[in-house]
Amino acid sequence: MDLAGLIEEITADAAHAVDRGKVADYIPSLGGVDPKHFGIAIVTADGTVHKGGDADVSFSIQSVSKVFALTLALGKIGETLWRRVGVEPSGSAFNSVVQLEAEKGIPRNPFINAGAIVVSDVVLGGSEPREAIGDILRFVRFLSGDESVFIDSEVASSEEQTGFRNAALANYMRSFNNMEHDVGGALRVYFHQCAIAMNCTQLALAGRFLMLDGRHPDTGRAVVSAVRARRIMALMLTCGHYDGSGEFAFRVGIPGKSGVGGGILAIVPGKASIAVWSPGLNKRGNSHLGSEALERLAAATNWSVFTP
Ligand SMILES: NC(=O)CC[C@H](N)C(=O)O
Repeated sequence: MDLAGLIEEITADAAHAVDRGKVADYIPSLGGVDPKHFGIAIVTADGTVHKGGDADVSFSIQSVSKVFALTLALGKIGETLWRRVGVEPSGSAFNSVVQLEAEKGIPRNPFINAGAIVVSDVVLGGSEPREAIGDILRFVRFLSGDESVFIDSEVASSEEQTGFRNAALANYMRSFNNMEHDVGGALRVYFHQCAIAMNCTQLALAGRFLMLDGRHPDTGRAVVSAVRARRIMALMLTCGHYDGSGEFAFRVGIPGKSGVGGGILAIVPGKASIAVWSPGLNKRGNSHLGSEALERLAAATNWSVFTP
């Protein structure tokens, strides 16, 4: 298969796309990102990296970070996490508050904001926010093998100043006793993990452990057990694109996690870890051109979790 040629075609077509979606501007410092960007990086199981477009331009990974934070939280408290967060698709917007009342402060899944804030509370544990933020950053650097991954503090403080809805979710869950530590501290952890800046190459490298059944490609040692890696990907497939998860599974057929910065991390088990980035979003807050690129890539390569 000519992956390089395919990437070239997809990148060239993305450059001419007229409908690019809308850049998220509810976090003020994301609003100024140029919608013309498009990047893609694919790491195959043999470790080869294929890149196209702006694959080496950093962007705010936002909710893609929820995959890494979930992995860390499961490492900390194991399966007991599922007493506090569900594993069902929400069918609602990523920042929705409605289900929390009827469902007694237990968020549907760890990839909507409410669920990710519970995960942040777990990662925070009894420590200082600064230490928990450092743990997440170190983990992502370890997974990507790249020490230059950083947290964009301007994005973090921009969201900290405007993230009233996330603060509401956190405080509402606190009222149901589903936040165990300082709410302000957990939110600080959440906003900083969302503000991690990476490029497509680094992000695709960071996803390798999922492609490899939980093993770190450099050491062969388990980052997580195979069962856990599979479960994380099951959640990506069913919940990774919020109320657009069904459509993404239908059109693309591989587990993916999106973020409002326009990034998507998608994993083809045993075959590839893929990162795409284009800042314009569709109605559900998922990268418009990024989703299209993955649909095209999956069709052309026959990559799908349903391929026998
Ligand atoms: N979907 C997203 O990427 C949302 C993350 C963003 N930091 C928020 O909480 O609103």
